[in-house]
Order: sequence, then C-alpha cells, then structure tokens
Amino acid sequence: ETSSVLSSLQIYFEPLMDYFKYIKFAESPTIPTITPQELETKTDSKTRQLSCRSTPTTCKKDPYRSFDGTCNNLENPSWGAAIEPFAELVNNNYADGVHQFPETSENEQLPNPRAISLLVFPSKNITDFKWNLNTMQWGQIIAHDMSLSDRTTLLYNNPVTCCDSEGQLTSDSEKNPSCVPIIIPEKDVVNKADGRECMEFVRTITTKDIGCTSSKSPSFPINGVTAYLDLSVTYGNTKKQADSLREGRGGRLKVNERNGGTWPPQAPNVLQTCSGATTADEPCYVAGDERVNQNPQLTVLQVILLKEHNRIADVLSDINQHWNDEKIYQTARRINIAINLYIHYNEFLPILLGKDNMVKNKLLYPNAKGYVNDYNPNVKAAVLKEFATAAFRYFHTLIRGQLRLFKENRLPYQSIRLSDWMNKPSILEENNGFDGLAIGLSFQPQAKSDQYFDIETTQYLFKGKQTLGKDLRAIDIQRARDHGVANYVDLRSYCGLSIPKNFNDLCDYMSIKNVEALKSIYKRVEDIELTVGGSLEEHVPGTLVGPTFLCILLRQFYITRIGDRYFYENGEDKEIAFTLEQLETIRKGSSMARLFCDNGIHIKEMQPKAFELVSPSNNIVPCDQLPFVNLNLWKDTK
Ligand code: HEM
Ligand SMILES: [Ca+2]
Repeated sequence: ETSSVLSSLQIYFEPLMDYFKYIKFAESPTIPTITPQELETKTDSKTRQLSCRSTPTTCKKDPYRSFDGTCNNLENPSWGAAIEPFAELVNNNYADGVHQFPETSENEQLPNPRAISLLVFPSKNITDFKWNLNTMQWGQIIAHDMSLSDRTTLLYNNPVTCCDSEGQLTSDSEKNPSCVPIIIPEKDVVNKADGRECMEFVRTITTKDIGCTSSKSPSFPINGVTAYLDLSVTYGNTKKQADSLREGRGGRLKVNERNGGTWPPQAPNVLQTCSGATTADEPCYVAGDERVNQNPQLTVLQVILLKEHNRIADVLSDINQHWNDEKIYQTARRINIAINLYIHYNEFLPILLGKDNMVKNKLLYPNAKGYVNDYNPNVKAAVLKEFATAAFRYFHTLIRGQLRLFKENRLPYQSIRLSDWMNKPSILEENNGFDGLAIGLSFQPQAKSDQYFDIETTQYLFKGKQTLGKDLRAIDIQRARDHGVANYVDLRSYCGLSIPKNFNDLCDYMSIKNVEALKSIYKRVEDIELTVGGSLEEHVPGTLVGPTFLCILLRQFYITRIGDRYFYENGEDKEIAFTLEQLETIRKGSSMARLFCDNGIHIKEMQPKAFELVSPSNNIVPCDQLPFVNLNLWKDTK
C-alpha cells in the first residue's frame, strides 16, 4: 500500500525534478554529431589473424545473412561476425598491449569494485513514471543479440588447436585438452566495506589466457555472438547451431507443445543448463542464445521471438505452397529480423537516446518513404568495449527485483522475487505464467534510470539456495577492467565533452555529492573508471543517460546500422532488398504491441505503445485494432 501511494506521489514530482535537471543542463553539454569518417575502419589486421573459424577470404553474394555474421561485409568477411574481438573508441593505452590487471595511472591497484558498488550504486526503489518493464527487458534482448563476453565461452585464436574438424570453435576441454583455459582468479576481494566476503571475480577469457596462444600476443576480449542485430538470440551464431534449432519442415523452428503452450526445445541436461532447476525434468530451454533461461521475463521475450518466426513461416507456407523449407525459413527469418530492427530503432531506442538525437545523428529516418541507402562498407559493425562493458550495462539500473504476474483483466495474481527464478524458467509453464509475466512486462513500471540498482541484483544475483548472491554492479566494474576499457576522462575527451582537470571540474555533469564520493574512491580524476563516472552523470534531457554514455550509445547503434549490409531499409542490392510495398508494411505494421498480441497464449488486448505504461493517451485496446504486417505481400506470383 505504502509503495503504491509513494509511486503515485512520484508521478507528480518526477516531471518537476526533470525540469530542474533540464535547467542544470541548459547550456551544456553538446555532443558533437557523428561523422562517418570518425568510425570508419580501413585496416583490420587484428581481426583476420584472430578468427578461429575458417572465414572465407572472398564472399559470394548471398541473399540471406550468414549465421555467424561472416560475409556481411564483402571486403572484410569477418567484420561483425561472432567470435571476433570487441572494437573500441579509445585505446586503453596499455604500454605493453598485454596488460592484465588494470591499475591506476600510477600503477596502484584500483579500488575494490564491491566497495565502489556499495558506496555509489546503492539500492533505492524508485520506479519510472512513463516506461514499463518491457523497456528494460527488450534492452536485454538487444544486449544479448549483440554481445557475449561470458567467461564460460572459451575463445581460441589458434586455428590448429582451437577448431574441431568441422571448423567449429571447441570449448570442450575433453575434445581438445590442449585448449584448457588458464583462468586467473582475481586476488582476494573480501569486502572491506561491511566485512562480508563477496564474490570471487574471474577474469574474462581473452586470447592471452588460453593455452593455445603465444604469451606475446596481446590480449583481446572476444565477442561470442554476432555484433549485428540479426536475432542471433533466436537463430543462433553458427550454421550448425541454427540447423539444430530447425524443425526441417515448413520453414519452422523446433518447438515443444506442452502444458497448454508452445515452448522452445527442452535442454538435454536440465540441471547443468538451468542452474536454478531442482528436478531433471522441469522446463529448461535451448535457443539461439545460451542465456535464454537467465531470468523469466527474458525467457518470455525469447519465446515470443521464436513463436513470431513460426507464425510468419506458417503464413508463408500457406500462401506459397510451392516454396520449400529453406525458402520459407529464410524469408520468415528475414521478416522477423526486419520487424525487430524496426522496433529497435523506431520504438525502443528513442526512449533511451531521444528521438531528436537519433535523427540528428542519422540513426533514424522517421518519415522515410522509400529505401534508406546508408550502408557504408568502410564501417565495421563490431561491438565497442565501451558499449558492452560500461554504457549499455548502465541500464541494469532499470531492473526491478520484484515481479508481478497479471491476468488478462490486469489484476495481479502472483508476485515473485527475481533471484528466486534465475535460470529456472519453469514458472512460464505453470499457472498461466507466460501470459502473466508478459502482461506484467507491459503493465509494471521499470525502475527509474538512475544511480540506484535493485538489491536483487547487487546482493542476491544468482543466489540460488544460498542467502546471498553476487553483485552485478561490482561485476560490471570488474568486467570493464578485464576488457581494458579506457577511463572516464578519456572517453569525455573522445566525445568532445569538457575535459575535467580535477575533481571539482566534474561538477558540470554531476551532483556535488557524487563528486565527493568519487573523490573518496579515486586519488586522481584520471583514475575514474568509465562504468563508474558515466553512471553518475546527470541525464541529457529527453534521454535516459548522461552525455558520455549517450555519446557511446549513439555511436554504437550508428555503426550497427550503417555497417549492416542487410539492414532492412537498405535497397541498394535488389537481391537482398524488400520491395517498397513490403518495406512499407513493415514500417506501418511492426510494433511491440503486436508481438505480444500475436504470440501470447490468451492475450487479446494491449496498449498500442507497449514500452509505455497504460495511460489515458495509451489505453488498452483489442488486439485486432492494432496495425499488422501484411504478409500477403510476400505471395510469390512468379
Ligand atoms: C533481469 C535483467 C538482467 C539481468 C539479471 C542481467 C544480468 C547480467 C549478467 C549476469 C551479465 C554478465 C556479467 C558478466 O559476467 O560480465 C550481464 C551482462 C550484460 N548485460 Fe545484463 N542483465 C539484465 C538486464 C540487462 C539490460 C536491461 C541491459 C541493457 C539494456 C543489459 C545489458 C548487458 C550487457 C551489455 C552485458 C554484457 C554482455 C556481454 O558482453 O557479455 N542487461 N547482465
Ligand atoms: Ca547478433
């Protein structure tokens, strides 16, 4: 009760607070507009030598995306592909290029990440007054589509010892014992702040850590998934994986009909795959991304994307009875990716980045009628370290620790703790959980974007049956160190923002309280880490981030777009392009709301703007009043 009174009070106070912030940023900061040249990559020697898979040196033109992302860029086949190094805006300046334990500019050990987390990222339950939890959740889908630097993904750079006979990356030490990784645990991180022992950090595996590289080779963190927004979370990151997810008939992906719903294939080894599972036969899924089971609301969206593919495939096979499995599958995949890209760039990203900033920087052409031919083959669509370890992880702030499940009439019927349901998707199949969680995504506010992180993520993450778990914020800080990410001041400099010479100079972007806190953590302003400094900035009006993260995010989503030859609005290559009519129906008919409507079990109503809370200007309507993509435009009359 108290919390609902408080959140209604908030509705009145928040706009007022935002107004004051606006005044604060009235004359600063201006983020220089992106220039394509700034992000063009002409040479790429690192990538070529690192690739483990047999990357073709010349590409044949394929109307469909490859699964591992190779040959999207015809000149540089490995650009944006899975199992390639992260890119960076600013080099970390490690003199030897093999620096392992990031230190301060004077070679002192950096402060304990857990202590930093406790001091500047405490928990405070303030909810957003406009955006719902689905905004947070869709963000995680995008994160997983673009980036995976999981320490359990063993990445090798030696083509002799690191690829099996089929050219697949081997992460199986039994198959290839010479590739056992050498994991160096971080030194003792006993939390000095409150005396409790906290998680043991394990460094991200880089090419330097694995037995099969020479000790002189520099350390590159490697991205396990395709950098393109190509629904690799649904289709997988290798051809082999993609094939294993297909039914082999009617262009469909494999599903399991069970407990009144449609689910992804069951994982073969439940107790191993789903660490939260208590029995070997409970639901636990396989999808294109290994993190599919990580939290129940993520799994809901994964199921929706899977069902969307099959929904499209079924219509296509109905209208084109002469098409074979492959043709239906690839066409459905292409449409599904286009619908998603439309939602990412038109519905979702404007919330985070501000529509004006996107338009000004050419990430978005809201009124485009025909094709947008902005593909630039000199831009490498890789994932930036600054994005994957710092800027995009800031949105861990949006996570809420308590989730409610709702009935179709929007009455709550169950409430769960996030940490009780990590890697345990069985809740989807019980008690109408799938619909209950899906409606919950659209009906509950997300946490406000701020420096406060829910205690479920900073104290209880992956706790399982234990009383305490891990601290995601501390992991975020540590992971950026593993990746050798440049410091906060250097990124401000790259971004053309003011360059603080001392702590007091930080006051132009941060509250005095936060500047004081930073002073107590770091000796010099140059020691401030990007993850920490960036998360404490006041937000740029109309966005959910501060100026430094905004600069990084805009650049990332710019290269992800213009470095993607298969981007759905591109019409240069007729073999790849949609027809103008098809493009138009994608633009008119794609929406998050429709994804819920078309792929829920009993969902019959939804608000049109499904990243926004229900309000008088965004009322719940029957699904059949929402625009849809007209799949009849894919009828093949030839
Ligand atoms: C319930 C929600 C979420 C949970 C429990 C969660 C948890 C995690 C965990 C455990 C990691 C791996 C940390 C590591 O070992 O380095 C991670 C990585 C990451 N998360 Fe989240 N996350 C959530 C939502 C989000 C959201 C909403 C976003 C962005 C909008 C996001 C962006 C990222 C990114 C970019 C990474 C790095 C991926 C990589 O390169 O490995 N996450 N998250
Ligand atoms: Ca991808």
